[in-house]
Amino acid sequence: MAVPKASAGGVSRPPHDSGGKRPYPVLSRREIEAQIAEGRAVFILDQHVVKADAWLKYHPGGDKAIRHMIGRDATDEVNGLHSLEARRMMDKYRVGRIEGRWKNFLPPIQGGKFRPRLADGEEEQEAEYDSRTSGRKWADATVSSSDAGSSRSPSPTFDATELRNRKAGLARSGSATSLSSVDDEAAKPEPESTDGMAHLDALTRQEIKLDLAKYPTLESVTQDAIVEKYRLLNERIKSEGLYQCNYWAYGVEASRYTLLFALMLLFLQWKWYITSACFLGCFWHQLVFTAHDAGHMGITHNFQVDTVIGIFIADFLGGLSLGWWKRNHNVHHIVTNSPEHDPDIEHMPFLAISHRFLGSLRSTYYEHVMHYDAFARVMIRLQHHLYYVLMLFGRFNLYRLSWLYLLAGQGPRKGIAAWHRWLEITGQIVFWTWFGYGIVYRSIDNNTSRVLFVLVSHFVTTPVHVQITLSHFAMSTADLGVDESFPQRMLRTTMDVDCPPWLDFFHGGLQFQAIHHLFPRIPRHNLRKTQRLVQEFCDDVGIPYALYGFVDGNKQVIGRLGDVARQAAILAKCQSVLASGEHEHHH
Ligand code: HEM
Repeated sequence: MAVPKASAGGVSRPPHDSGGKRPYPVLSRREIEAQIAEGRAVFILDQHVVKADAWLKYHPGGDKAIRHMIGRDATDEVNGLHSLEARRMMDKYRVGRIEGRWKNFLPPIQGGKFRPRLADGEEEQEAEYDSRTSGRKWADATVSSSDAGSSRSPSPTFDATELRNRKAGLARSGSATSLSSVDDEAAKPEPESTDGMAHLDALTRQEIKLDLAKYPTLESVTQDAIVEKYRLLNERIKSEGLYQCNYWAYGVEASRYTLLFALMLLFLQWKWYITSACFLGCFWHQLVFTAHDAGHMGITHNFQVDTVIGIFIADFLGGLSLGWWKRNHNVHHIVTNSPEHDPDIEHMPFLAISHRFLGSLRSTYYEHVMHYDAFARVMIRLQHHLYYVLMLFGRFNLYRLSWLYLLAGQGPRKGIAAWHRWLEITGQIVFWTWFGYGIVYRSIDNNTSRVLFVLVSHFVTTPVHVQITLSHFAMSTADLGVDESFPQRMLRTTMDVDCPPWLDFFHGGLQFQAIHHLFPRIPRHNLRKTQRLVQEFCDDVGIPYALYGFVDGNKQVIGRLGDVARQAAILAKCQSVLASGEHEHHH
């Protein structure tokens, strides 16, 4: 593959030295900021400045994964998600280094504003920009529209909805230091308070305050100590051999899958259609876990080999697109539980796990506003009753998303992952031939049984959709800003499920989701052994490790959905009171 070279963009070209013989030039914070203002994809990795512009369209992890790291120290995210070869590849894109501790910027995709390079003779206006790192000034963009015009935010001109989103971002981006100013700001009369949005903002502030009280402080000393211990923990995990895959465990998995598939065929032969459908559903339920492992390079740790294994399982056997899942899941791992950015929690108009969705947020993943419209108003108020019913149809929704992804060619169009699309399309044809034509059409002799077979086989996979949502739905969706370390954010937004070892096959690794988020490439069958080490780490750094039984976890999720449903009812009441007030006023 021809690997594109890093370009120096608009700055003086630093001596390019991928062999590490000559040191890279030290780039100032101001210089890096100016490069980002010029649209460069610059992030920090191991004290080096990496400029990924030329690589964006080749990136197997998609461009959004990188965009969420622009202006930030991405060392832990990058190390967690890449093979050694990929990390070596990144050396080619180094353009400089930094000295001292890097204070993160808020990336442009998340609304961060960056000052462009100064023209000759022009003077810096520090006061205007001094605290942008916490995203504080991003929120201020809502106050000064002239500022917005010059911003490098995703959309320089914004409408009323976006204006509100950004207001909510004021609280969203609040760090320990900016929280008091957030309160001051909220005390001022705001135009949007007339539509109930002030109520939502107050909830956001409350959520942030609760998290700040429960988790270690965001001061750099504390967060740096957490990061240091997290990296030591990773070394320990490596030295204990926990990154090495236990292939025997996959032998057991493969025998289970074969048995389930054989039983499905046997009962189909005997015309026990419903029983046959149940076995097919169990087969699919179990397969998802190995597709997930492969999607994370958690089997052989080789990107191509694991991806092909994943495509065989997901597309050929399951009819789902691994590429779609990866695109979605990669972003989810980087911005976990962020209402605006994490596609895994963006299920409007059916489900909202944060009151913030009631403010019609704009999704940076889907690049559209998730309207809280009339239909959503009905659905969200009922969501805690409808949750399991909706989960029954989870797999049908995944077909839709998979086809959209493959037909629209949303995956990498260039580079090492470009050919996967064609393999996936072949996989879809093979799947619909064996399942659609071979089983449903040819092997079943009447239409009622056909419909029942399809419905039952798909409904039986419901537990996996519940299991996926269980890991995050009940956890915090508050954004504590860019000062929070990667490990703390993962542990604050993800929970694990407590279960006996003999039930591990049923949970398929999703019961160790928090551990998996900390170390995504650890093979699934080593996660239980890693749990003990992670618990020690959590005790040491004072981060609560969320662990619930399966039933309790479900109760937590239903509780959260119920809370948001209640907030939706309160909001509706606020709005109707205001509307009737306005009506009387007119009379
Ligand atoms: C110049 C910078 C970068 C290069 C050269 C690069 C390269 C690669 C390569 C070769 C892979 C394939 C898997 C592997 O071999 O590990 C990959 C996957 C991935 N990268 Fe990057 N990457 C870069 C920056 C980033 C950044 C900043 C992030 C954000 C944290 C990121 C997130 C991901 C993710 C999530 C995957 C998983 C993709 C998958 O398995 O589907 N990458 N990257």
